[in-house]
Order: sequence, then C-alpha cells, then structure tokens
Amino acid sequence: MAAGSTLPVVVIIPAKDEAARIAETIAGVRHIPGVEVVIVVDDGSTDGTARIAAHEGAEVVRHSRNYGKADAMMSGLGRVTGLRRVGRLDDRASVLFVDADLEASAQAVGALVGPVAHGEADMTIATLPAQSTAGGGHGFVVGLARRGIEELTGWSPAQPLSGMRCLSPAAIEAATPFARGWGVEVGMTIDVLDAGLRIVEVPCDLHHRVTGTDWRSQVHRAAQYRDVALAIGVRRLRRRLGPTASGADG
Ligand SMILES: O=c1ccn([C@@H]2O[C@H](COP(=O)(O)OP(=O)(O)O[C@H]3O[C@H](CO)[C@@H](O)[C@H](O)[C@H]3O)[C@@H](O)[C@H]2O)c(=O)[nH]1
Ligand SMILES: O=C(O)[C@H](O)COP(=O)(O)O
Repeated sequence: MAAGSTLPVVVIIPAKDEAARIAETIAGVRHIPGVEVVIVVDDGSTDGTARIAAHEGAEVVRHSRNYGKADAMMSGLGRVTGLRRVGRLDDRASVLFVDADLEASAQAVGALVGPVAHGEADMTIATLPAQSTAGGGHGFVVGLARRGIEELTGWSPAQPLSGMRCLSPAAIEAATPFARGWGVEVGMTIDVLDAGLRIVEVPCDLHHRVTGTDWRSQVHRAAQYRDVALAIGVRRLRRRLGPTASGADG
C-alpha cells in the first residue's frame, strides 16, 4: 500500500495452467504493502497450478473444469465475501486483480493501490510498456474494445484489455456480475464509469507472456473478439432499453 495509507488489499489471481509462473507471481504481489490475502483461482488447470499456489501460502479456489477468466474472477470475489464473513478481511479492502503470468514483475502492480486507497480513483488500470517479445496482434480486439468503451462512455483508454486492476468496494459493486470470458475488462470499464465512478490508468513496469502468431494465438484472439463484442453489444442494448434492462446478463 502507498505510504500513509492503512487500508488493506486482497489480491485475486485467475490462473489456467500457470504452474511455471504462479509461484513467482505470488511472491511478487506479496511485496506490495497492504496485501493481506492472495487468492489464486485455479480455473480447471491440468498442471500443478493449484498445488504450487497452496504451497506458496495462497488461498486456493478450484474450478473442477475451465470456465474462463471472468468466472475465475467472480469465484475469487466469492472467497473475498467468505473471508469478510469470518473476519479475516476488512470490509474496506481494495481488490487487486493480477494475471498469473507476470512473475516477479507482478510487484509493480503495487502502483495501482495508492490512488484507490487515497480516494483519488475508484478503479485503476495498469498500462504496460512495450514487451521484449513482439506480439502477433493487428490491433483488431484492442480497437474494438477502445471504440466500444468510447462510444458508450466518452472515454478512450490507452490499454482497454489490461487485466491488472485495483477496485474499491464501490467499484466492485458497480462492476459485478462481470461480463463473460474475455469481455470482463471492457464490461467493467463501462459499468464503473456508468455508475459515476472514476478510473485512472497507471503505467506499471509489467512483463507478461504475449499472444503470438500461431493458430492457438489466433483462436485466442477470435474468442477475445467475440467476448468483447458481446460485452459491448449487451451494454449498447441496455442503453437503448433503459434501466429495466440493467439485469441483462453479459
Ligand atoms: O480460461 C482461462 C484463461 C486464462 N485464465 C487466466 O487469465 C489471465 C489472462 O490470460 P492470458 O492467457 O494471459 O491472456 P492474454 O490474452 O495475454 O490477456 C490479455 O487480454 C485479456 C483480455 O482479453 C486480459 O484479461 C488480460 O489481462 C490481458 O493480459 C491469466 O492469469 C490466465 O491464467 C483463466 O483464468 N482462465
Ligand atoms: O495480442 C494481443 O494484444 C491481443 O490478443 C489482442 O489482439 P489484437 O492486437 O488483434 O487487438
């Protein structure tokens, strides 16, 4: 936590087959001041992700099969509610979502906490520097996401898909339930702004596994495109139908 602040932070790490990286990522976030609990949601991994996370002292939530990133994040929030109920977590704790593949650089997400803890923002989003390995994207998903957010809120984020985010309890309430799968970041950005809350992008020196050019990467991008388009489409529809449609899924 930033100097002078005493508010606690709970970290949620959604993880699918991250055995090679999860230990270093957990160690990285433990360096962040204020972090009281680290929750790893093993989203149906077929490797040793859950075992390693437990060994590193994380609270581990396991999905018996793969449900996708957004559901892993929702399961993490379920555990947050449970920890609050048994008095292991302060009601005012901020929630810090961190991808599992950041390894030691995960420590740098600590920069997201200060503005939320000090009430300068309700949600902060990490922006990443250029990565050492070039990605294989053409900006289709990023462009779709940015244009959709701008159309519905007037705000144009630099990195609309970045998943490293710190949310106040008010922002969590505004952002849930999350849009499905890879639409989660775009959905929460629109929903948090719709609630009249403030979002700030914060540069963080993070390094992750970039999506490449092989067929698997292209299938991944197609799924991202589909989920982002759905999150935007549902919110566009809600806008047209008015507040009665606010319970629509997605
Ligand atoms: O079914 C899945 C797939 C992935 N993950 C985890 O989700 C995180 C992000 O997945 P990753 O494979 O690294 O996706 P990227 O395409 O690199 O993700 C970028 O784009 C996503 C949105 O499309 C954001 O959620 C990410 O934060 C952003 O780094 C990682 O911790 C994964 O282990 C799950 O929990 N369940
Ligand atoms: O590689 C990426 O950055 C993501 O998969 C998004 O792909 P894009 O570059 O086609 O938007």
